Amino acid sequence: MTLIKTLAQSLDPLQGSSPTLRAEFVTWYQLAKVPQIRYVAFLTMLLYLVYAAVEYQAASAQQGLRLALHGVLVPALLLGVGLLSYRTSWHRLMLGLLIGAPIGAVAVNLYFNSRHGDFAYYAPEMYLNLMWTFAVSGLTLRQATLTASTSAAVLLAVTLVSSLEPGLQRLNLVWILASFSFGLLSAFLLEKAHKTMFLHQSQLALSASVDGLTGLWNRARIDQFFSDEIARAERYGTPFSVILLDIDHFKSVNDTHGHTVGDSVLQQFAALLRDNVRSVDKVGRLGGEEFLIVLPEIDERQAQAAARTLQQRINAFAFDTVQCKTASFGVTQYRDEESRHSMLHRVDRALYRAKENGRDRIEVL
Ligand SMILES: Nc1nc2c(ncn2[C@@H]2O[C@H](COP(=O)(O)OP(=O)(O)OP(=O)(O)O)[C@@H](O)[C@H]2O)c(=O)[nH]1
Repeated sequence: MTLIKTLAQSLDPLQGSSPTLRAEFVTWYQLAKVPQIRYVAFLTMLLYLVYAAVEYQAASAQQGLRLALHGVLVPALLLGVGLLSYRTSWHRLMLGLLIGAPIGAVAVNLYFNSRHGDFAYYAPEMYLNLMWTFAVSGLTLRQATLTASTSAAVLLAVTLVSSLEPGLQRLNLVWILASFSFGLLSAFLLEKAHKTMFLHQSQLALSASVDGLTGLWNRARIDQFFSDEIARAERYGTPFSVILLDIDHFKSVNDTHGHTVGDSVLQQFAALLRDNVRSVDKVGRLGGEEFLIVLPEIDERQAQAAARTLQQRINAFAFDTVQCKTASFGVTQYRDEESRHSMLHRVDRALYRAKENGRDRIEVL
């Protein structure tokens, strides 16, 4: 079972990750691919114009049609793909074109060349098409596999039923197999590398946002949540509140039992907070034994009730070694157009008042 899991993970680094992370990867990957799609489309367009010019001098049959295709239609399609990449709302259309165009190119190539003696001259364009689709087009592995498999199936079907001489037919099959398998391998390795990179990047982003001792959000991240909530309240006029709390006489825990016990009390305290708030509430450690909770869409009366629930849970909890611990709470609600600094200052005063008035109590300001 572990072997299968390891194998699956070595094939897909995101195997076993949460659906949210996988969905985030899909969005991130599609967006990261847009510049590649744009510049590859423009470069391929230029190469097709060169190709059309060379072909115009070299080829004899159906010159007008070939020129219209390679010198006008294909470059125009590629220009379209490149231009559509500039607007997010056009990306679906861009992908649709990019997925369909290579199949169309193979079909047209076969239409012109499969019944003629010059098949061998024009077949390389189709092998290159398969490699291009997989390795450089900017399509994801899944999209490229869909496109290249369809192209390869059309190519195989037509060349198998066509009247190519046996040697040319076998050579064609080998080149289809080679270009498809090398293309598939390169697209697979590229996507795997991107998944690994994405995973490392999200792990780094997470560790830069989390407090190492308690696993709660760190100061920088909780400040960010706080600012986001202010922006939301300003935009939609919804209320929100914050609770600032501090463990009472925490210094005595360290002084009496040492830092290790102090750390363990902080961890248990953090877990108590995390387990007794709503899933939308954000709990952060500001430093030492001070914690800030951001409570979206809640006024100060509801926030006070939330603080009371936390107070009851803390008072009823038996901490390792020290058994009982209490905390003091400051609660406040956002007021129109105030800054984070002024709200934080007010809730800090509320907490100070709770300490001044004897601790193990809640003050609202
Ligand atoms: N074990 C441990 N102690 C910490 C940590 N961070 C800060 N402290 C300690 O927390 C204590 C905070 O003490 P004070 O600020 O005097 O507050 P207090 O003793 O809780 O008193 P009041 O807040 O007034 O009730 C200090 O002894 C710090 O050394 C930590 O990460 N781990």
